[in-house]
Amino acid sequence: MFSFFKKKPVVPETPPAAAPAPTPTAPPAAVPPVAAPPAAELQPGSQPISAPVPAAEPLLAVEEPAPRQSWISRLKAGLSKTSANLSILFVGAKIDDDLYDELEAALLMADAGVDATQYLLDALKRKVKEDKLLDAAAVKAALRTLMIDLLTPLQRPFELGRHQPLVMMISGVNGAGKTTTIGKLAKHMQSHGQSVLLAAGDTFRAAAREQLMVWGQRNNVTVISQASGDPAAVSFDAVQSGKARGIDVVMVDTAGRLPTQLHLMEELKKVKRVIGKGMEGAPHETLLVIDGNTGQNALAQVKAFDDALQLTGLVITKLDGTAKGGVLAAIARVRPVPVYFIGIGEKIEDLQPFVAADFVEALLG
Ligand SMILES: Nc1nc2c(ncn2[C@@H]2O[C@H](COP(=O)(O)OP(=O)(O)OP(=O)(O)O)[C@@H](O)[C@H]2O)c(=O)[nH]1
Repeated sequence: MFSFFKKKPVVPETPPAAAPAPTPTAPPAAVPPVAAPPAAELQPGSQPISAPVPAAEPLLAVEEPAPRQSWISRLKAGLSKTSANLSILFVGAKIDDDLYDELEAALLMADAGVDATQYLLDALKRKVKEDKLLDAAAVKAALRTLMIDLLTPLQRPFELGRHQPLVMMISGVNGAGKTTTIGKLAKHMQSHGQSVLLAAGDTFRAAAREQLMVWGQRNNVTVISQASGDPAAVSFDAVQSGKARGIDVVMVDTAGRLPTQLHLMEELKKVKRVIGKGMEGAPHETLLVIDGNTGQNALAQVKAFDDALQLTGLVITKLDGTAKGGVLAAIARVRPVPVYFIGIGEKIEDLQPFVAADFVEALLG
């Protein structure tokens, strides 16, 4: 069921003739780095220059088919705490102030935040009055419609083939799931016929770089990496290399950071600027990966990273844990950055495009 929206292939902005495509047996011609030590490129089957291949944990578990029903039922399982709290309210309930009070508490508990909770309550009360709704099932149905209307503007298909390469920069706080998400996206994109190149821009945590390199090696994805140094330079190299080889998608991983670490947020801005020097208009997608368990703090992260980077999209991971899911309503109200994908686990099929109606179905039960 995983699908990307594909544009007609575009003419490469830089002809691939600038550097010949590498053969699987020989290391590729290095693209000269700018103001940085040369990048190490890991080709499938080759060894990284900077570090021995460790017995790193795989980024992803083995792929299995993901029929739509299976995905929805697992999403429901992930959000079952919230759906249990919300749906019980409507069982044999009278439509009165008590119901609205309980609904308010349940929405707040679900991380929807004050603004979205108030908005939904006001809209629901209006609807109940206008349509003269008398029974709880009809009120629940009205709430479902309001929530779908609220979340639908966040739903946006991820469009491939707009640029060659399509350059994506991926940011987020530590452990949000950036590297895992990149691995999943790379596999999905490959299955849609896209060639993918990764930039190991997390130069801070050596294990992250090695994990990405090992994963790239196993999955036929080129990884541009440096043993030490400037994440902006690695990203620049990756964009140059992607252009020269006629790659379809370049994904730039970045080190996790908190929005309060201002110098690290400045570094992120620099990475973005330098990517733009490597290719005009890039990055074409600036994504923030959010751990769905972080509750209302997720909203603070969206605001801070959006202020710094002008985000084009979000990926919400770990909606399979203790996540309550309501934070999407808060995002929709306060900072409506599109949610391209949501994640409910570590396997490749556990990352899927965000579909508002499915999400609300899981949330409301
Ligand atoms: N349950 C669950 N675990 C996930 C999901 N996505 C990622 N993880 C796990 O979260 C942990 C952190 O993921 P990473 O991809 O390493 O996170 P990161 O943001 O790259 O981390 P840093 O590089 O340290 O900032 C790993 O154990 C992943 O397997 C998800 O959707 N559900």
